[in-house]
Amino acid sequence: MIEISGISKRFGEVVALKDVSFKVDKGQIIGFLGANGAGKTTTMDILCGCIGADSGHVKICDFDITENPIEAKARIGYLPDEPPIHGEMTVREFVTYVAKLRKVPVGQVPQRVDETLEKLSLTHMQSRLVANLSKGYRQRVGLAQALVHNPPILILDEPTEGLDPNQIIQIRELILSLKGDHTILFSSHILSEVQSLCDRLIIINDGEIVEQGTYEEIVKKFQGERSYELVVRQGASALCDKLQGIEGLTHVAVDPQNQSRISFHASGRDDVVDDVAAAVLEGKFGLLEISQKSASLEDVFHQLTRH
Ligand SMILES: Nc1ncnc2c1ncn2[C@@H]1O[C@H](COP(=O)(O)OP(=O)(O)OP(=O)(O)O)[C@@H](O)[C@H]1O
Repeated sequence: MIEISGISKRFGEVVALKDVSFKVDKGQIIGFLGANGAGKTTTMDILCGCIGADSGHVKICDFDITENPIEAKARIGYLPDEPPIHGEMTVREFVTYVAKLRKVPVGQVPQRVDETLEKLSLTHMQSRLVANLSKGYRQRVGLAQALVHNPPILILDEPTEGLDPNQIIQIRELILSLKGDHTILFSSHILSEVQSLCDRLIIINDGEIVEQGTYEEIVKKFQGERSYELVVRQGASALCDKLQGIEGLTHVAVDPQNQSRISFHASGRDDVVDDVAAAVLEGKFGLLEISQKSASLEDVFHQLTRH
């Protein structure tokens, strides 16, 4: 549905994107993750044909965005970070206006507008001036203008940014309800949001794609070196010295906050933890707990974007 290959973009001295490539398959929700200034908005603007790339290609449903812009753009609904809404119109007037701009056949406009307002729970607000709406409802109107021509692809730039917790939940539920009928690429820096909504994640840092895959694939990749915690009844520092000698263990240390807790990393062979357990039993340190800590998306994001 979406294919980006080798996209680069500079703004004067600033290199915003470097050789960005990715694909999005039909019906998926893709989370586009990156810190402030990573290049998310620039990528989305290029995808939607709002700005041109310096090099590379974008294909939307097999239409090249520069060679066939009308065909490609007709298949996209875009909610930019600042929704292009007209405050002096009522909700209905504005959505009708966008439907006409988006070339919905004239006879079908009222019905399409009704359906879109209904889908976004805006029907009861249709006579209100857009300027008088709360931020959450304005965001719904932004989504309505992206959806009214029923595009197969939705590009949403930080759709929950600036909303209160209830509004965030409502917008997330809305996005989930659109899945299946639409392929959705949305950007965010709220990791839990991306984790709960998305089929796949694409992580961008400093204008480069640094990771992509399912949440499980990405987190697993970063667990090459497993990290563990061990709690004993007594003698943690003596045990710590003993563990330093076991091959394959690194970062062995007593937790300064809890003198009975030891943390360590293990790499290589799977059974290295058996040696740890044997050392604890042999020295009668009193094993209370041993557990593997799983990497979270936060850990992965931090590792990929920390500089
Ligand atoms: N029109 C522009 N002129 C100059 N620099 C720009 C322009 N647009 C973007 N940039 C720069 O390009 C880089 C990428 O910006 P972009 O807005 O794509 O990041 P982003 O990931 O969307 O960030 P945020 O999460 O803060 O919105 C940044 O360094 C930004 O300052």
